[in-house]
Amino acid sequence: MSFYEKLNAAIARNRSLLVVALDPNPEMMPRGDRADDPIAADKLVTSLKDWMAFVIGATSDRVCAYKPTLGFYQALGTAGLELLFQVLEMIPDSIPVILDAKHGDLNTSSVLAKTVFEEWQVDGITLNPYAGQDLVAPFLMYPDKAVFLLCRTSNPAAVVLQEYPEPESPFYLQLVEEAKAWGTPEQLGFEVGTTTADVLTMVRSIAPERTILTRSIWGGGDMDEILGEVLKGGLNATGEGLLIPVPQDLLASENLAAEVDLLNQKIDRIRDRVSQENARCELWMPDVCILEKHPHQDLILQLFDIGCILFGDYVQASGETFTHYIDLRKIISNPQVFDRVLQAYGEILQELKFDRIAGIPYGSLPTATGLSLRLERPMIFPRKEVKAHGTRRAIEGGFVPGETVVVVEDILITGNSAMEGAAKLKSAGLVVEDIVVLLDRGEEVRNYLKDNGYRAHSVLSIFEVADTLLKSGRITPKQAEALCHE
Ligand SMILES: O=C(O)c1cc(=O)[nH]c(=O)n1[C@@H]1O[C@H](COP(=O)(O)O)[C@@H](O)[C@H]1O
Repeated sequence: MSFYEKLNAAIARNRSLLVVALDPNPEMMPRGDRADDPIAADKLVTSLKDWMAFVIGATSDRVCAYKPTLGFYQALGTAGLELLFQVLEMIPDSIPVILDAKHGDLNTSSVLAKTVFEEWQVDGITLNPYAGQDLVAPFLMYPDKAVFLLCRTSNPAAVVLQEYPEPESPFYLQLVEEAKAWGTPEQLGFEVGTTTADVLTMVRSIAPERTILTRSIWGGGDMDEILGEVLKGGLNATGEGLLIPVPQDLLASENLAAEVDLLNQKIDRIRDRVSQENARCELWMPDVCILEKHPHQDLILQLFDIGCILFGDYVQASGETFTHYIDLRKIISNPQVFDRVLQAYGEILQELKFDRIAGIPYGSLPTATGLSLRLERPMIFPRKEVKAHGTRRAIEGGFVPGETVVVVEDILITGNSAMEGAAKLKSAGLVVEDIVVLLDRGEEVRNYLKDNGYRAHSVLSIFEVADTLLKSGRITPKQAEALCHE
């Protein structure tokens, strides 16, 4: 079972987004076991082990992941490493373990990946990505494991580096933007330490599909308020993708199980509320990305990440079988991407002269509706089939013959679907000259439309898509070839 599957299974089974840091930190031990107690001092490692056993026993049905911090075990010397193995043994197989190593040494990445994933059998690891993709790649060679990249920390001195060159376009967001191309959302997430939820909102806005491992959120203040802000800023569009630390001081509490239950209930309640609110307003939220330098490149990666570009054997509208399929209908289920797609169409439509927007059913009806509302222009659509009852209209919506209509379609492969729709409009006396799509198969299909009296406009060509996906490591050269030349 992959990290991602195991994590999601644990989240669902235990109804929890909570992660427990299994840190044998003598300073945080329950009072009676403290290292400064002269009786306990020489039995420190045993006491720490008992404490970790107690924490696991009290929480394994209540949390979705454990996160032992390697540094605390290393600090205890040889006995510490042995303690780590004992702690790993104690954790039930059904709960994923993220080793908090913050590993940052390029030269030892391959050997460490082998040791922690193959020998220690942990499911994920935190990495310090300052050395770039080369450091992370050896860990991503294990498709069932995950990495969390240190993105931001909450200590005040970090600001000069992490928010460089300016807080409005900080380096830590540049890191997210860059690292999204290194691995899939199932394999690569971000660790974000913050006491202000704005940071989570910004990371989430440019990484809608990634798992965010939060920390340092319990800076003080009302727990409900903190959770409200953190969940609002950090949850993804489906109300998931966020891991929350159990406050460290709770781990020394005798009532740990009850405290964690209470925290889960609070999160559950707030999560439900926030998910409903987010679902309501996200549709209208512009997807503002401060670091957006190549808008189409970013959009292409998002389209891939939400599963619009599929590989396998697929029969096309033309009857041919290709080894890929472009399923742009998924866009409507991701309001953030949908909003961005509408924006891109809108930029093209603003340059054109037309009276009405027509969508080609079914795939392009949501797009035409969104554009109609966004640009405040009336919409119509040609029916796929005319009903044998009711008005028996071939075209739905109001129009006057002689008006100019811009046709909106999702994709031009041969171009026939778009032209068939346009022909229906023309046969009702409307003028159709422009056809606007999100994606086309390049100059050939655009020229075909031109030969038939239409101007084709597209946001993206399949060649740009293939090139970007290939460069970002999302697809293989063979898959890029299939996209471009099938
Ligand atoms: O069926 C297809 O050919 C097809 C392949 C593909 O990868 N993606 C895709 O969306 N389609 C469908 O093909 C239509 C456009 O194909 P053409 O009529 O050949 O331009 C779209 O409206 C889809 O219904």
